[in-house]
Amino acid sequence: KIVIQVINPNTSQAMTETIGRAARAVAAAGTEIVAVSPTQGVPSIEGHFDEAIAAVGVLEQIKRGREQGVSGHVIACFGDPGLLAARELASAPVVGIAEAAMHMATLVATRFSIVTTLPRTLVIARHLLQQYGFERHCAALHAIDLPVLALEDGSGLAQEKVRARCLQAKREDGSGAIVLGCGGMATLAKALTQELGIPVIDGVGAAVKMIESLVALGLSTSKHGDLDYPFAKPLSEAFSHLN
Ligand SMILES: NC(=O)NC1=NC(=O)NC1=O
Repeated sequence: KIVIQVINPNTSQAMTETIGRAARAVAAAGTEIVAVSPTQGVPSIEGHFDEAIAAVGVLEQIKRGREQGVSGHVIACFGDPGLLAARELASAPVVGIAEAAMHMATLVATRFSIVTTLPRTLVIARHLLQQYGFERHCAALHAIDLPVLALEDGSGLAQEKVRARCLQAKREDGSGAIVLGCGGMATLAKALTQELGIPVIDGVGAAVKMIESLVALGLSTSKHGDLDYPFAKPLSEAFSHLN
């Protein structure tokens, strides 16, 4: 039995549920999805400041998951906040939804476009493209210019803007695939792929399948070198529970 901990790094329960649904929709029969989010932190992650705060909550959840013996962890925010720190702390595999979606896109298209939320988060996606080596695979990045939580306000406006942006990207970018740039967009990928006739990729599902693959291959986070466990040291009171 595989248990995958899917972490929504923001503290909005509605988005944790959306992310959990997207993960369960693709999980294999023998895979249990445990969707969690930090007890403290930011309600949405819309910049570098938010990411720094969210990363501590991600690490707390990683530690809890490791103690529970989960088979793998997904960081379900498009900035992949705390990814390498999480890999130091974890023994099981850790996959971020941005890297997962980008990897999958390169397997089905020579170039992909990204559709994300706020313009100010575009630089975070650009940094990830550089870090992961996918810059030359990404033809364009777009933002719907709505806050992250607009995806959970029930109006459908954000979802409509995502659809329109994907259609525009298909027409204008010369990309063969589109990556959805937010955990809160995860449940939109299947319908958009069918309606628009272009692979629209959700990173939550991609990450879940990558964890299943890593587990099946007996691959886990390497502890040889720079992803070894953190050095034990006296952490200040507020962080002592992370030891
Ligand atoms: N680019 C983004 O929208 N990042 C995100 N902020 C969140 O709170 N969740 C995301 O996926």
